Amino acid sequence: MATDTEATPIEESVRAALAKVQDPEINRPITELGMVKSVAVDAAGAAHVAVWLTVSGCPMRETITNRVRDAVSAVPGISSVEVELDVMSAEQRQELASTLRGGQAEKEIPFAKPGSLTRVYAVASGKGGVGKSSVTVNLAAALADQGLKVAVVDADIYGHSVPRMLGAEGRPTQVENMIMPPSANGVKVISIGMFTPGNAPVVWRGPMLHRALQQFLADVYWGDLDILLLDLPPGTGDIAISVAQLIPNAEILLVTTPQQAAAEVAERAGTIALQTHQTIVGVIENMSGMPCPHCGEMVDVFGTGGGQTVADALTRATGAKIPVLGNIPIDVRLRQGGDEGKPVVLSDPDSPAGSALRAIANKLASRQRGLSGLSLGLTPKNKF
Ligand SMILES: Nc1ncnc2c1ncn2[C@@H]1O[C@H](COP(=O)(O)OP(=O)(O)OP(=O)(O)O)[C@@H](O)[C@H]1O
Repeated sequence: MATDTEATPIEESVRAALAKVQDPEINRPITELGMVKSVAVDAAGAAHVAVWLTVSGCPMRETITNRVRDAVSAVPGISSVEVELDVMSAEQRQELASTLRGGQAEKEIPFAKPGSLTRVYAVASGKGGVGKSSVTVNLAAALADQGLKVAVVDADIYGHSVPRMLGAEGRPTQVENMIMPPSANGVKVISIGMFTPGNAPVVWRGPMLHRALQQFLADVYWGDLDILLLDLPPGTGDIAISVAQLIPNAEILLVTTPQQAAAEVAERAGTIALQTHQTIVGVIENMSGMPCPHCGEMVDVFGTGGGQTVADALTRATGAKIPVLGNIPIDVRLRQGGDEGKPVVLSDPDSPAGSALRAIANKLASRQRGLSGLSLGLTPKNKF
């Protein structure tokens, strides 16, 4: 088998072709990740390429094999391609993990570093069932659809529903102590549900939740992200405080329904940002009426004005203008999309809920990330 030093011109061409093959999970060329074990081409043009997989049960083995075969067979002069798979040693995996971390020390949360260009939005609600997870997933899918690099951390440890709603049913792969998140509809996602057997309930308490969140943020290989969305559990619990500690520059998106009772609870959830010095980006009102199936007129199932009430109250409390970013109507297609793992912003973008969610995503996408967005942890500041 030829090594780098004695590579023939055609073997060099094969290596050049392999430099364009991306690992499906890490999204970097396999040559950069030390995954090419050997390349040999015989006189008849038969290529033999050996590839190191990160783990033996790698769920991406077929995809990697196909990508390698396609890339190499396109090289002029190659008549056939044989791909052999091998598995990295613990040492190689450590080396890879360190390459991915860019030589950084372990346990660093990249989004918390000064100068991080990733916008982090923590999606919060006062109470459960107001559609916080549905909103998170749809905003993520709409932002990814615009070409942004987006990920979701399902920090709703008790009601983790994000992977199903996104259609990301795969399990994460582990490379040493780095976790590769599955992705679906262009969105990377990690959830506690991926680490618990079956549908087992999670009965963790505060400190364990904090550690789980820290791990999700530090040990998962996210790559470069434009936007990270965190789906928080409802209410003003430990996780909201953990988020503020772990990523001080995370900004809050508050989801509520038009119902006044829900609005009061949402307002309480919002005022926690005052204590943690986080920016509230705005309020999203969900379940804002439903078109009557007979006459098409809007029926205000949950009353009206809850979103505006919360926004006004938080504007008064913070002294900064907190806008209502959008009103999303009740829409069967949104619920169906969640059940089927196909967010409505993609499956039915022009539906009333789909277009309302896309409009909110557009507002988020057009926000500029500047130094003003970075928390100094001094005073509450709110701007949109
Ligand atoms: N605008 C909407 N139209 C129709 N159904 C909706 C809408 N928003 C949410 N739903 C449905 O309401 C239910 C609750 O939504 P979701 O799980 O997103 O709420 P949540 O606030 O994240 O709840 P929790 O925090 O308790 O997990 C889901 O079945 C979802 O499909």
